Amino acid sequence: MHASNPAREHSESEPLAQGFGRPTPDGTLWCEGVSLEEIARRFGTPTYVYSKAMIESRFAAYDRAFGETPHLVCYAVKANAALGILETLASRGAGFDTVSGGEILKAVAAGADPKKIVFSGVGKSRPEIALALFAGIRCFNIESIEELERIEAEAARLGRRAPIAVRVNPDVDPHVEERIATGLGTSKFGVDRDDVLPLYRRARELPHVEIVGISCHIGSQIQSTEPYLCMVEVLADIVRQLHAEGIVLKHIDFGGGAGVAYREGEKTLPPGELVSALVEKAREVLPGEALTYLIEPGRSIVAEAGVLLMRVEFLKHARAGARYAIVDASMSELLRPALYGAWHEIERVGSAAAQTELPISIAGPVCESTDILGRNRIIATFDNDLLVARTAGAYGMSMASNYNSRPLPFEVLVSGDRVEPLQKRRQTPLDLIEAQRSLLDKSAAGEARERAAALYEETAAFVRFMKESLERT
Ligand SMILES: Cc1ncc(COP(=O)(O)O)c(C=O)c1O
Ligand SMILES: N[C@@H](CCCC[NH3+])C(=O)O
Repeated sequence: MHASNPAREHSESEPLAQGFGRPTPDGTLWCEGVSLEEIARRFGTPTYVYSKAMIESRFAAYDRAFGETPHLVCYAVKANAALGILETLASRGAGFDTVSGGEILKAVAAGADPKKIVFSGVGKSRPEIALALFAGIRCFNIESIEELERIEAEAARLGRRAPIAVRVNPDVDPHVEERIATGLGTSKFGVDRDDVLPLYRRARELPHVEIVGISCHIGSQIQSTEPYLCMVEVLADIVRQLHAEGIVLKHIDFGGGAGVAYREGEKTLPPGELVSALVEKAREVLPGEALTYLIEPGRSIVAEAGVLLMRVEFLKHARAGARYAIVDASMSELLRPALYGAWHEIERVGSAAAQTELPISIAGPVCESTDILGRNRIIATFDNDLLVARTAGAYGMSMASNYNSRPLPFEVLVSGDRVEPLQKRRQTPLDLIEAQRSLLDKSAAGEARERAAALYEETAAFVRFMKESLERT
């Protein structure tokens, strides 16, 4: 019998939706009904751990907030594309915002209704357009006149009609880190608001295109409703002009972007607050328009539902008192700190450690000076400790890479006291070799690869033996 999470018995009203919560008094950190130490024991590190109940409750919060208003919540697959997560959302009726053929295929494979898939992105390739047409998706969010002409040509070739919405660039400042703003006038995304009407007029002339909506997405990690309200005004202005020209739309897509709290006390934009503000504003500025409302949240559904579990290899000291905890995760597993200087709360997992006032930086093994997951944190930690980086469910695994030939981290989805591995097995360096050259090739060059495979297997067997010996003592 495993120990169970005592916090569960204490909050029966919403027992599992809290996902991770704070550690229990003995220092154990739980994901729903499973301790993170147990996950590390069973699956090793680095591992992303997700709470299914929290993902479901975040999706439900969006869905519920629309009430009786016709709507579709299209989860932005780019935030976290694990099939197990897409399946969870598809089974609850979610739609999907996709940005590549790969994401469309994954959504379909997860059981999504193609009529609930929208396809955004500034560079849709011809094969991706063909795939979307064969799948029968709900809508292409068109980002340029060049793309419109390309879609018309592909649809004509395939004898289909492509449903389209124009993604408007409203030139609205979302007041976020500039690298994740997408609706500023100079940005590569969307169609300049002055070019939108001519584009719709052109679309109306095209025989293989059907105008179904209008869309927008102004950025990510947005913390207030104010930029969204400016965006709705720009969209409403366009919808009214289209209506006057006899172009009547079926839907309006507000995009995603709601922010979450990465640090305690940081401002967030809860789903209910965002949806109420959008619906109220859209009704006010577009009275009488019978539009279905679409929204494309990514981060706000999965970020807080995930942590990255990692282990400290050892501590290292540098000049002037600089201290590092070198961990077995890095910018290859969690890129956000290196890419945006983003903050993730990092905590020690396990029984309470001694107090400390000494700052320590959590650093990965990758050969980049920016490979620091957290700078100068106050964490009492030592060799072999388990640590978590919180709020890592969004743009964590989905932006992970094999940089420095590091295998991708593992992922598990926790539901109550069950743990579902999201990959068939953890990636190994042999998988990286196999992706480029066969390990079974018997040619002269193949011998070197065979030696590498044997070397890896010998080491893996030794590591297993050491682990088992340690567990026995
Ligand atoms: C078109 C589009 N929709 C939705 C999203 C999801 O954004 P977020 O994860 O901030 O909700 C993005 C990413 O920023 C996007 O580019
Ligand atoms: N990947 C970014 C956000 C960009 C969203 C995609 N347009 C992040 O981690 O915050």
